[in-house]
Amino acid sequence: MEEKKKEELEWRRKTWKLVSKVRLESPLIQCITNFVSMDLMANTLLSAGASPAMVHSLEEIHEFTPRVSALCLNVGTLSSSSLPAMIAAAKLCSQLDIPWVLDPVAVSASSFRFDACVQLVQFKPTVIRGNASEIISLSSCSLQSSAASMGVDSTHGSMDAVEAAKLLAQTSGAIVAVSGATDIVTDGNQVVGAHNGVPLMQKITATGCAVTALIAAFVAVDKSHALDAAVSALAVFGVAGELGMKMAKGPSSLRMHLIDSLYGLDEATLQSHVNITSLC
Ligand SMILES: Nc1ncnc2c1ncn2[C@@H]1O[C@H](COP(=O)(O)OP(=O)(O)O)[C@@H](O)[C@H]1O
Ligand SMILES: Cc1ncsc1CCOP(=O)(O)O
Ligand SMILES: [Mg+2]
Repeated sequence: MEEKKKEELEWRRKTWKLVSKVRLESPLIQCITNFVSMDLMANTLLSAGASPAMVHSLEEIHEFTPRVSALCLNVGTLSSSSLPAMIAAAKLCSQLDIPWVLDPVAVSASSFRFDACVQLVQFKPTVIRGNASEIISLSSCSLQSSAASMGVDSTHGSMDAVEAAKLLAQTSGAIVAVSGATDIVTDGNQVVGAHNGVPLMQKITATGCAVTALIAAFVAVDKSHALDAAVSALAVFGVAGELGMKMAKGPSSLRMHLIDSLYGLDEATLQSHVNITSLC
């Protein structure tokens, strides 16, 4: 069997195995996240079989965070009260070897947010997932980078961010995922592309946040293979978007059908849609 076909079959196997593991183990995923995406993140996790907990306050971190399977930090509506809780949670996960993922939403929007992301990266996230502009900004380590976008939406395509993602992975030690038409995932050396999803997903607010939460659930059940887990989560979320698109009339109904498709995903359907390739 030719190499490409073997790789394709291997990714199908890995991805379904992780979907099954999340459904079986129902990992507890703590999300300290933004007010916009809280609902979609929680429902994405629940539909995938995980157990979301949007536990935010600093006073609860020392008791709750040690009990979670993974942590998801998202700076979308960062504030002087949420940041200390994020730092405390990230520090605990780093000390207790609990996987955690970072979503640097609109990292270039302000120096407060940029500095917060740089500080959080010091606590060794397992995965960093952002759109292309966010990853280019964070990788450049300077707020004045060319990627300073106007807000949460990317002004770059994912393929523009491959080198920036590799550099960020090398300097941070994290797996770095760049979402877009092709989702790019790298450990700083290997680069894998997940080619699933539909453009209309960009018109639903919080789909990026939601897929970062799904990455946390997949990493929770296979933390020693974080790159594969991140690729699989991105592919699964993209397949749910493709299936939902067949029934949707616009972004609002796609949001609904995407969640339903994620909940009802079966092995045969997933395997006939998953499209993952090595990029370099
Ligand atoms: N052009 C596209 N084609 C297919 N899927 C896309 C496209 N753009 C984004 N997506 C998907 O939509 C989701 C959100 O990605 P994105 O919009 O890049 O993140 P963010 O919302 O953080 O900016 C991801 O699952 C991504 O794979
Ligand atoms: C609009 C907005 N503003 C602050 S967070 C947020 C949601 C961003 O979600 P995503 O990064 O998934 O588009
Ligand atoms: Mg985002």
